[in-house]
Amino acid sequence: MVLDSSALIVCSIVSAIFILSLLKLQRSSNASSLPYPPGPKPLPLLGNVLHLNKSEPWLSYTEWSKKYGEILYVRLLGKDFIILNSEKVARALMGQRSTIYSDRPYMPNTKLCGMEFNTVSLPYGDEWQLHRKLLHHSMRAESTALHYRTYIRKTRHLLVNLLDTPEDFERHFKIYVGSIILSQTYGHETSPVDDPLYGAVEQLTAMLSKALTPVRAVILSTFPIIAHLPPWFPGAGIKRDGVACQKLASEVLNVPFDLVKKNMVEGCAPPSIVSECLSQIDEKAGEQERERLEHAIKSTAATLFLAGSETNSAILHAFVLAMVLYPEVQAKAQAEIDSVIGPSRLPDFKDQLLLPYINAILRELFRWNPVVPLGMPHATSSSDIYDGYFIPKGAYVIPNVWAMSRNTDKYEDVEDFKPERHLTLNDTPALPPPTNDIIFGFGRRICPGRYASEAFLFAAIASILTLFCITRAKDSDGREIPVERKFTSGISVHPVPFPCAFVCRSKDREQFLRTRTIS
Ligand code: HEM
Repeated sequence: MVLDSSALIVCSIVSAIFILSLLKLQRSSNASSLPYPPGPKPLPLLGNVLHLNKSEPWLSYTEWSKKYGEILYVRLLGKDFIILNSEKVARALMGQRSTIYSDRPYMPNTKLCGMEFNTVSLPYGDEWQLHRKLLHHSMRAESTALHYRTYIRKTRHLLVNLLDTPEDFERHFKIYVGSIILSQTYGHETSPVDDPLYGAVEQLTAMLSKALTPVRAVILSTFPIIAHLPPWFPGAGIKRDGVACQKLASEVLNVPFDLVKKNMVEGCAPPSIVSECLSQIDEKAGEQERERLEHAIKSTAATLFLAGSETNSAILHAFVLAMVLYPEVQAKAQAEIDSVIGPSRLPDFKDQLLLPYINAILRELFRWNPVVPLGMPHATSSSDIYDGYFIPKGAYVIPNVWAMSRNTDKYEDVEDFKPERHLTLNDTPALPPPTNDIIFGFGRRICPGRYASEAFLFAAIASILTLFCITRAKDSDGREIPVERKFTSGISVHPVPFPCAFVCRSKDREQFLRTRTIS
């Protein structure tokens, strides 16, 4: 009986909201009478939802760009979406007009999941600016260079793990990236294997990739009642996931931060981003100001792990796939390494400039299968006019990085993995530097983790190719197991698991690793 009456109330409210949203369906006000950018004709109420490839929307946008051009207007469940299909337009709007294009769309699922603290979702304003100031200080190129020794040390652990249990390579990549970020952010040095903090972060990241999608944001904006349903209510999956995330989010936000504070009081805190930022708070700061700064430090720190772990381990996973599928690229890379490193040591950052082909492999990994194919959505904080088109205030602005990486005017044979395309004729790197790559986003919201990623991805790729040949795995009859280029879908994408073998190339290098570099 209780269930029946609550179901009735919910149904009535949902219907009322549905009708209200129907009435609100006309496009956002456009006093300029200029046209919106072109795009497929939206259906009443649903907009273009039915036209869209739901699991890989970047494919639909790329297909539509062939008909409608570099900038598209799409309507999804009453929301305005502006899709930017070329790097030129993305840089012109998100870069050159960044005062208008640096907001984030309001996504009610962020709050539902207890994630309002995180830098990525903050609206363009004072709090976000404070986060960026802290991030700039700790993640800029010069600060990243101070962590090179840590990156090399962690890379050597990665190599040992790959020698010992090569079949777990995906797990080893996650641990490699996770342990670097935890060490840099909190000075947390325990092995992430079975570490409760690492476990909580990993679980939260996995849950958020399902719970924080723009599609869920649109559903929740259209039917806000879902956030007020009891978690047990049939069909309240979004609410249930939100409640589960909240608990973990609070743990990830508070536990490691409180530990650093405690260690600082006891005088035993290892150097870290958090301890450095905390020690720089002015002693004369009032209680309220101190609280505000501490909250910002705690929030940016928790964001670093959540924002940086999936993307980087997915790139290393894609690297292994590319090496299996393109043995000739691997052979060329190893010839370069052998000529620079010699027979019995492992690479270091001092070798980086001498290894242009390895750097080009990293660049091609960014392009070949962009790990965040639609970047992160920006939002307009006021309306704008571009190229004669009206861009409404509050629109989602989506950089279609996938389409940019498939630009046939810039790249030949776009589906092939060809590092050479990023080198000039004399094998010097083609400009601009990888940290300016479109996969790191645009304008004021550009990824602050780009210098760290570029450095520790280079260290991992160069070291793996120095010690191992990555080949197809064999079945029990000795036949090679075929491998396909297949990726998952989601906000960030990674290869669908595949088997492969890591064959040690040099006993001398293995000995160097086991005896001289791991302590
Ligand atoms: C190859 C690896 C990475 C990729 C592809 C990547 C990609 C991105 C993208 C596309 C954005 C959104 C940019 C925009 O809005 O235009 C972003 C934002 C962000 N990334 Fe990364 N990222 C990577 C690694 C990292 C790492 C290692 C960290 C930190 C340790 C990090 C921290 C952040 C943060 C804090 C933001 C939010 C910036 C803001 O909203 O102002 N990322 N990243």
